[in-house]
This record gives sequence, structure tokens and C-alpha cells, in this order.
Amino acid sequence: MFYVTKEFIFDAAHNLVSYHGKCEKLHGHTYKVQITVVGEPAEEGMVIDFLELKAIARSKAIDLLDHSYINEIISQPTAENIARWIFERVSPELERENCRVYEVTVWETPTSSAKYRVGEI
Ligand SMILES: Nc1nc2c(c(=O)[nH]1)N=C([C@H](O)[C@H](O)COP(=O)(O)OP(=O)(O)OP(=O)(O)O)CN2
Ligand SMILES: [Zn+2]
Repeated sequence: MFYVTKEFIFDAAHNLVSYHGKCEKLHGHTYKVQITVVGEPAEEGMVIDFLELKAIARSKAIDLLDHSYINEIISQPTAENIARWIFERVSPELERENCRVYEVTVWETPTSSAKYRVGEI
């Protein structure tokens, strides 16, 4: 089994709602996103072509978030909720005979991240 990961960067603004602390105020982050696909290589020796993974991730998720006010897309834009939203947007496009999305990690700052996988606690 192979785990294939592609990384993305985007900039966006957000504020946390029903939250008391500095993050209730409007502020921005340079987010890092890692999307990991798990599977077996197909005939050409690839689990998923990085170029295809990049195109799907950008068109279904990353380009929508880049330079956005994320609250207009995700009502409570924590790193956790952003990771799940990205996972759910890209998964249908990446469900193949040989592979599927394994996890999405969102880094809100260089020291803070949330990882989403289906069916694990
Ligand atoms: N579990 C979560 N906790 C917090 C989230 C979140 O998405 N999930 N988000 C925030 C804020 O949005 C905040 O911007 C992030 O705060 P923090 O990591 O403290 O950022 P700093 O730049 O202050 O981090 P340092 O590297 O420690 O300086 C809050 N909590
Ligand atoms: Zn924040």
C-alpha cells in the first residue's frame, strides 16, 4: 500500500464564532494543506498522478478558499472544519478502483494543524 501526498498553500481571512479570545476577531493565515491518497499503483506505476491530484484539489477546494473570507464558505472555519470540508469536496473525484483519499491535514500556522480521516476516532 502506498500513501501519496500533495501539498498546497493558500491565504485567507477568517474569524471564529461563539469563541472568546483573539481568534474571534477577523484575521488571516497562510494555510498549508496536505492531501494524502492511499492505494496501489495502476499500470503506469502511479497511485494517482500528482498533476491530476493538483488539478482536482485546486478546482474543487483550494481555489475557492484562496483569498476568501472563509466564514462565507464554512460557517465555523476551524482547521478541523476546513480539513473535513476539503476532504468531502475532493473525495468523490478521487474514489477510484485503485485508490481513495486517506487524509487531509490543514496547517493554520506553522505550529498548529488538524488532520481529518474518515471512520477513525
Ligand atoms: N483546535 C483548534 N483550536 C484553535 C483553532 C482551530 O482551528 N482549531 N484556531 C484558532 C485561531 O484561528 C488562531 O488563529 C490560531 O491560533 P494559534 O495557533 O494560537 O496561532 P499563533 O500564531 O498564536 O500560534 P503560535 O505559533 O503559538 O504563536 C485558535 N484555536
Ligand atoms: Zn485563525
